[in-house]
Amino acid sequence: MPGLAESFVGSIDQGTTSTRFLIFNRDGEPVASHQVEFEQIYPNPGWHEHDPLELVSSVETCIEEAVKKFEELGYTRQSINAIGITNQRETTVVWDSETGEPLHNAVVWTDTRSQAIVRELKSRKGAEDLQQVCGLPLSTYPSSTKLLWMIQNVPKVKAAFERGHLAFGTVDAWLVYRLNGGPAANVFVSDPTNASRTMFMNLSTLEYDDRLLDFFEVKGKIHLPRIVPSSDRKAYGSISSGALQGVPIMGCLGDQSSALVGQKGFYPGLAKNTYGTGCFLLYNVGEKPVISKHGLLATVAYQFDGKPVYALEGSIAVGGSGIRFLQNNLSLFKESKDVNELAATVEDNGGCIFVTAFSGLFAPYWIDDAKGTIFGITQYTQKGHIARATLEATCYQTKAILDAMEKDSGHALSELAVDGGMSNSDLAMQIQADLSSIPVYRPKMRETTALGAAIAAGLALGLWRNFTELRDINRAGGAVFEPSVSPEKSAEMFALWEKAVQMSKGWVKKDSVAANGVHNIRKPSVIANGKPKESVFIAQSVFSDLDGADEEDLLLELRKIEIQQRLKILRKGLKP
Ligand SMILES: Nc1ncnc2c1ncn2[C@@H]1O[C@H](COP(=O)(O)OP(=O)(O)O)[C@@H](O)[C@H]1O
Ligand SMILES: O=P(O)(O)OC[C@H](O)CO
Repeated sequence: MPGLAESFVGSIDQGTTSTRFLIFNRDGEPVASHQVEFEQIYPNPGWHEHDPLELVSSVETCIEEAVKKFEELGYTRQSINAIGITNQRETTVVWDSETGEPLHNAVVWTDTRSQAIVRELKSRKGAEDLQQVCGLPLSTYPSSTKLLWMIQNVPKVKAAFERGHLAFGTVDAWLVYRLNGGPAANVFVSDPTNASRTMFMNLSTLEYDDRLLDFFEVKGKIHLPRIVPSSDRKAYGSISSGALQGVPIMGCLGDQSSALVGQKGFYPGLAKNTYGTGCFLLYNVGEKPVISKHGLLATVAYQFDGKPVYALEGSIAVGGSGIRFLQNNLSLFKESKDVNELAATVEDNGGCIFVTAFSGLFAPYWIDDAKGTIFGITQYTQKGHIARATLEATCYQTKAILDAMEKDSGHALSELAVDGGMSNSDLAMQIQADLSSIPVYRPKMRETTALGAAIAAGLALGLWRNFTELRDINRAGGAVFEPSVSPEKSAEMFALWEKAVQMSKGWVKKDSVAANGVHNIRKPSVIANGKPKESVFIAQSVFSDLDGADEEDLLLELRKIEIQQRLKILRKGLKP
């Protein structure tokens, strides 16, 4: 190994919409990088999946390409001495513990298909005690309810569960397992920042808690990754093939914790807000977890030298994905950055408020059945107003989270440090400063999520020995956005937003796709004739056999059932 000063650390950043690999030097500067986007799969309204094998291959591609660029700059791959991993959290991967093959697409953190399961779990004894132990409220967001959905609805997953072969992991565990070579090496671990998003881990002990596993009825029935510190020389194994074969993985952090580390939020009272696909505000609360009374989550910020450090978290489901919605679904512009030009064509939101509740509303509201709703549309409304209202939506929710944090912690933030793709928007950051009435600080180098994982690995490697040595990293050249409207004006705007949130509730009580995966499409007329249960039951059993079939097949099957039912009724001499 070369002298530490010539050492580099690689960082895998596996996000919701793209994967990156960055190679950092000891000054925390990215020297080479590569990024690829991968497929977003939306099989039904409210559903969101990723192909687990594509997640792995996207990482491998990024490593190969970044190393190529690194060597073109005159460096050698041998100087990359450790790798850190950071990843989208909660996204749930299941695989066969013997073969290492995935049993279903990964169910992404934004996915709301487990709504009915959540409703049922909330009625169980002990439901109200869960948050005290694991820090999260019952919702469609954590991995636990996504896993239960798969066990109940995907025959292959159910079969593996019954045979005792079901391995469950968040994306970090899956990547570490596969990058180490899968079942042959069987490196099956996760770090506490990721494990704290499953609802299976006790926040205080950093171990799985039998009460939680019992509640979800999975105790002793699934293979769970061993929880190990976020920074560790041995536990995460090493890369088994490719350009960085043999390089040890020494750091692992869920992406939001990683951004907090990358922003060097090491001391209680420091916070950051990351505007990626979603938007997540983490506030360092020190060595004891704080259970929120105002709709925030308690989570692990990092565990570096044995002692964990905790954070209060405000999670917003839709951040940059709101912009992608305008881009991909409404074709309002070609690239995300164009939202700014469009929003700048108007002076204000023209009276429009867009509650971007595409996955219900997360913190601090936790309204599962809220749906995306635009209020205040008139003949005056232009595309620019909608673009502006989309940027504002994330900023309003951030303001609501800041208020909740102030109530939980007893003191207000004096400045908000930001990062993530959407923080590239000067307009969005100015709106944020205006709505929250505090300055917004944006560092020059915005790849703070990747930097955090590099720091976790670099601390284990010895590239940096302590936080003091990290002090000067990414300090110069940031931008500050100062509030430019009066607190009274922003309070007035915020009151309108809060009203819109209340009005977005309860649009439909049940999703159009039932909890068991059956389409609730036009009901066969027999239902109106008093036999709903039978026909629905038949539909369910047919569709569970058709797991993986496309929508057209399913519609065809439903029509067949309807015809069969009508014939049955006709034969009995009843009118259909
Ligand atoms: N210049 C920009 N202005 C506004 N939004 C942007 C800009 N650049 C990227 N984004 C948004 O940032 C998001 C991607 O951010 P990123 O941090 O890469 O997310 P993730 O890690 O979740 O994949 C996208 O949803 C995109 O719409
Ligand atoms: O992909 P991001 O950056 O929006 O982060 C996703 C979060 O980890 C979900 O909790």
